[in-house]
This record gives sequence, C-alpha cells and structure tokens, in this order.
Amino acid sequence: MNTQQSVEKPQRWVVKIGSALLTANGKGLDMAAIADWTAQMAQLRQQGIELVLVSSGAVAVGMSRLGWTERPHALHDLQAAAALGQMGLVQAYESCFQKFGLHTAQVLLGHDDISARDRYLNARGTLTTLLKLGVIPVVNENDTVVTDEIRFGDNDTLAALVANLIDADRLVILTDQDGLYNADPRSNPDARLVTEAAVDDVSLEQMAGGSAGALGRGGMVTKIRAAKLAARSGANTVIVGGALDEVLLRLSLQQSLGTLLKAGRRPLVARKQWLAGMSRVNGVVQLDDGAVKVLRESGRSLLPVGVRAVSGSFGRGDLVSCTDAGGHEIARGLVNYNVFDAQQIIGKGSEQIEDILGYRCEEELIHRDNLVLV
Ligand SMILES: Nc1ncnc2c1ncn2[C@@H]1O[C@H](COP(=O)(O)OP(=O)(O)O)[C@@H](O)[C@H]1O
Ligand SMILES: N[C@@H](CCC(=O)OP(=O)(O)O)C(=O)O
Repeated sequence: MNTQQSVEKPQRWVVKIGSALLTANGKGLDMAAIADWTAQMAQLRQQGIELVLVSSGAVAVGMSRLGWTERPHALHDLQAAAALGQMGLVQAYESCFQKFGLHTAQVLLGHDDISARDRYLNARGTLTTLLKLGVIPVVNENDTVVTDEIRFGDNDTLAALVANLIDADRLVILTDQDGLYNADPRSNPDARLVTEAAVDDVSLEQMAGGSAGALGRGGMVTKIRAAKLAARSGANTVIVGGALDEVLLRLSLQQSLGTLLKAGRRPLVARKQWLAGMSRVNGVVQLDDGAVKVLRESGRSLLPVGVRAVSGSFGRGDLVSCTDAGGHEIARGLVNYNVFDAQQIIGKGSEQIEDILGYRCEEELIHRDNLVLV
C-alpha cells in the first residue's frame, strides 16, 4: 500500500527551499529550477492549496553577485551578502510567479517575531491575510537584524515555526538529497532512503550526519528538528529531493516521495494543546452567560460584546483565562488587545472599536483559532 495515502489531503503547505538546491551549488540562482517549482506551485494554488514559500539562498545569491567563492566567516559579511542577495531572490520569484498571474510578498522574520506573542499575532494576521488574497508569501530570515539562521545556515527551523504560525497541514522541505537516508549518502553509498517514520522516532537524529554542504549548512539534523517543531501544531513533514520530476505535484497526488515524518496528532487538537501549554496566564476575562454558551456550544470567537470584566496585566498576544460569572474557567486563549484597550471595548459592538480606540486590530477579543476550551 502507498503509505502516504493515509495522510489527509493537505490544504495549507509551507514549502521550504534550501540554498544548495536553489543556487545549483553556488553557481548563481538556478533559474530553470525556480521556474519549474513556481509552475508547480501555481498549479497547487489552482487546486486550492494555500502556499507559503520559505526560501533560503540570500547569502548564496549575494556571494555570487559579489564574486565571493567562499562563504565568509564574519557575521557582518554574511549579513551584507544576505541583504544584497535577497533582492535577487525576490526578483526571481516575483518574475516567475507573475507568468501565472500570481503576486508574491516578501516577509522577513526572526524567531523572536514568532515567540513574542504580540508579534506572533501580527505575523499570523499578515500571512493569513496574504493567503486569503491569493498572494504567495516568500519568507526568509531577516538576516540584517537577526542571525539565528545565518549563523547556522538553517532555515529549516524558521520554516517549521511558520508552519506553526499558519496552522499548516504539511511542511515540505525541498533539499539536494532525495530525502533522509539511514546514513549520510555523501559518505555512505549504501545508505537507504527512509520513506516514512514517526516524527518522535529517536533513531532519526542518529541517521542524520551533523555536517552538510558549503552553502546551506544545517544538514539533516535541523530538518528532523524542524519536523518535530512542525508536529507541535499537527503538521506532517516531507523531506524530499527538489530536483525530482514534478515533485510538488506528485506530493499533492499523495504519491510516496522522499521521507514522510508523521506528526501523529490531528492539526486542530495538536495546535490547541500547543497553545494551551505555550505560556503562563497573564489575565482573566470574565464572560457573560451568552458568551459562555456561544463558546461552549458553537466554538465561535470571543467578541468584546460578550465580556463583563477584564483583570490582570496582559498585553496583545498574551494568554488569558476566560471564566464565567462565577469565576469558573471556560477557556484559555491569546488575546488581541492589551488590558487597557480591552477595558474600553468590553460590552461594546466590534464596529465601535475603531471609534473608541482610534484603531482596530481584529473584531474579536480572542479569535476561535487561538482559543482552547478547558
Ligand atoms: N542521513 C542523511 N540523509 C540525507 N542527507 C544527509 C544525511 N545526513 C547528512 N546529510 C546531508 O545533509 C545535506 C542537506 O542539508 P543542507 O546542505 O543544509 O541543505 P539545504 O540547503 O537544502 O537546507 C545533504 O546534502 C547531505 O549531505
Ligand atoms: N537566511 C540565510 C541562511 C539560511 C540557510 O542557509 O538555510 P538553508 O540553506 O536552508 O540551510 C539565506 O537566505 O541565505
């Protein structure tokens, strides 16, 4: 049986393309390969799959534009190369996607943008809005101001965090090998491809040699760790050869390609568990009876109109406890407004938020995707 057929058909994918693959091992951008992937991604969009592309390669493109043949060691040199190379990357994607009538949007992020709760909500809001608009977000690390990935040459982690951020069903990591082998195939010609494994299988990291190529440098270890991170919000990961013929299209047809690392939990359940455990409770939001009923029975978002009181010292994006009038906890969730703003809008219709605060982030106090019933 084709084991990948058992995986539910994904609706939202993060596709990550590594430096080695993108730059044909350092010889400038491989435009033929980029044209091929973008053509496939355009078809996936037509099938209704929402896509976020996480693309490495800024340093490699910058090095090539500067005529540097060796990856520099000084961080500022790497950062300068990345800033320069990022222009080449986005130019390439924009021109290729344009042929299919698709717009791209550049999103530069750091890990902190995803772990800081307020920025998490902002990044999530921007990316999901871009997806609704039919745009392809092209994400890379913001190498000018952060150096998590550039130092380790590992955009795999960033791709996994993006998968968490947008509740992706699937993280596809395109790389220069056909997938994960039971030993590094560069030094072990007899190594066998692992076609499928549970993401928490402890033997996986032992298979992945630590070192990797000269351009991207994270290797397979970072890909396996990324798969574990992605699994927190229920995403399955496929590590697969980007050079395989029609690789993305065949994956969308549920063909077994590369290495499938299964998350083991359904996305919604996993995501809610992850949210509930992600930080401490910073405040309390007391609901009226109507809001309690709506949350419990129809799983809708919490609007300010259904809130009687708020307390604590929470900021936008913090975790708050939602209680009934008697103080019993009903739910927990990430709140869209800080305590001062929340105090002013509770009991009011969402259409009044802008008049009261002078701005409006979201119409909900807590969006249902960020709410867990307890
Ligand atoms: N068990 C393994 N299976 C496959 N590749 C491995 C394994 N262990 C180490 N590697 C190395 O990891 C490299 C891919 O990682 P990396 O160079 O960081 O690529 P990318 O730029 O695509 O992120 C492969 O070229 C391979 O040499
Ligand atoms: N953000 C940087 C470095 C990221 C990187 O090399 O990652 P990868 O090739 O995925 O292992 C870049 O775009 O060059």
